[in-house]
Amino acid sequence: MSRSPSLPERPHLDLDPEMSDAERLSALRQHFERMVDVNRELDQRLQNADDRHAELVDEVDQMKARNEALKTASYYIATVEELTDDGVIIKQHGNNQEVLTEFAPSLNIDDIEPGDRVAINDSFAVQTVLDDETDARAQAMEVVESPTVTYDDIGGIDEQVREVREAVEQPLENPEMFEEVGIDPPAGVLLYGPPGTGKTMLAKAVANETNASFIKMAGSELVQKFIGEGARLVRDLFKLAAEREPVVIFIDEIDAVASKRTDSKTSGDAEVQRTMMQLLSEMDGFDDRGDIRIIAATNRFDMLDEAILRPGRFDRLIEVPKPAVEGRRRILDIHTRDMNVADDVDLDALAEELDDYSGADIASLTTEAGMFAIRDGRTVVTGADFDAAHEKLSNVEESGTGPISGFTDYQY
Ligand SMILES: Nc1ncnc2c1ncn2[C@@H]1O[C@H](COP(=O)(O)OP(=O)(O)OP(=O)(O)O)[C@@H](O)[C@H]1O
Repeated sequence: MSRSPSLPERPHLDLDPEMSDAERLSALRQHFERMVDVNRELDQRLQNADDRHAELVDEVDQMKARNEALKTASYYIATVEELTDDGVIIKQHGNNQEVLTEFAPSLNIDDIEPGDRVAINDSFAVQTVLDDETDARAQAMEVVESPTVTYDDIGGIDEQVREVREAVEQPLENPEMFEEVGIDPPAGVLLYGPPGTGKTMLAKAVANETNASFIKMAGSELVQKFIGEGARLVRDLFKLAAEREPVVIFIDEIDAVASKRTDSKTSGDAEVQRTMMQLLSEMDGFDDRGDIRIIAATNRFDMLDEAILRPGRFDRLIEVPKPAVEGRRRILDIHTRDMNVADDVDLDALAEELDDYSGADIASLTTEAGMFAIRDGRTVVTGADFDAAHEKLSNVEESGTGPISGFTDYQY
C-alpha cells in the first residue's frame, strides 16, 4: 500500500530577544514567506486529493453500473398482450403471470405489437423484442431433410438395429399390420447406454431408411439455453414434426428434461417439470399424429423419471452398450474402409486390444492413426501408426477421462 507523503515541516519562528527591530522584522518577513510557501503546497495537495477523490467516485459509479448490468444480464421471456396508455401488458412465459410494465428507453413503441416475444429484466421492464419463434426453433433444433447414415455404417449393435427397425420402421411402413393384429405400435423408443455408442447414428439411419426427415433436439439445450421456453419449444417441435411427416424426432439427453423429481423447489426445477409435462402431453396425444416416430437417448438411465417410461410413452427400451470384440472389429472395418491401410495392420489383434472402447473412441483412433501417417509425410497408414494412436488415446484414458469420450460415473 502506498503511504501518503509526510506533511511539509511547519516553519519555526526563532526570535532572539537580543535582536534589533530591523532584524526582527526581517526574521518575521522570512517566516511569513515560508508560511505562504507551505500554505501553497498544502493547497496543491488538497487539490490533488480532491481530484483523486473525484476519480475514485467515478470508478465506484462505473463499478456500480457494471454490477447492475451483471445482475440484470439474464432476461426472462414474455409475450406482449396489449399496449395501453399506462404501459404495456405482458405475460411471462413459464408462470403465465400478467404484468403491466414499461419499455427500456432505447426501444421504440412503434416497433412493438401485441403477440411479440420480448425479453424482460428482473423488474419486468421490456429490454428487447425477440425474433419470431421460427428463429428460436431453428436454433434449438437440428433438422435434416434426408440423413445419409445407413445401417451399414453402424457396427457391433446388430441386435439393437433390429429392435429399432421393428419399433420404428414397421409402424411407418406397415401401419395396417398393427391394425390387423390389433395392437398399438410402440409409442417411443428410448436408447440408453454410454456416450459414443451409435445412438444418434441409429436414429438417423432409421430416418434415412424410411425416407423420413430427422429432427434432433437436445434436452440440455431446452432447459439451459432457452430458460422459460422449454415447454413452448417442445410444442414447436411436435408442430414442426407434423409439418414434415414422415419424420423421426430424436431427443438427445432426455434425462435433462425427465429426471426424477428432486425435493428442491427452485424455479429451475419447476421449469424442467413444465418442459417434461409438455413432452408427456404431446406424447399422450400421439396416436393421431400420423407418421411421426420418436426416439430419445440418454447416458443416465438411472436418473429418469418413471413417468416417461409408462406405456404409450417411451415404452420400448433398448440398451446400446459399448461393443464387444467382434463389434469393435466390425467398427474398425467401417472406419478404415476408405483409408489407405498398409498390409501390416492387423485389425483382428487391434480389436482385441481396444477393450472398453466405444464406437466414437474407435472412430477417433482411426483418425488419429491417419494423422500420424500425414505428420510423417506418408499416405499409407501402418501398424505403427495405429499403435501410436492407441498409445496416445490410452494416455488420455490414464489421465482419468476414459479412452476419449470420458465415462466414469455411468450407472444404469
Ligand atoms: N456402433 C458404431 N459403429 C460405427 N461408428 C460408430 C458407432 N458408434 C459410434 N460411432 C462413431 O462415433 C460417432 C458418434 O456416435 P453417436 O453420436 O451416434 O453416439 P451417441 O451414442 O449418440 O453418443 P452420445 O450419447 O454422446 O450422444 C459417430 O459419428 C461414428 O463415427
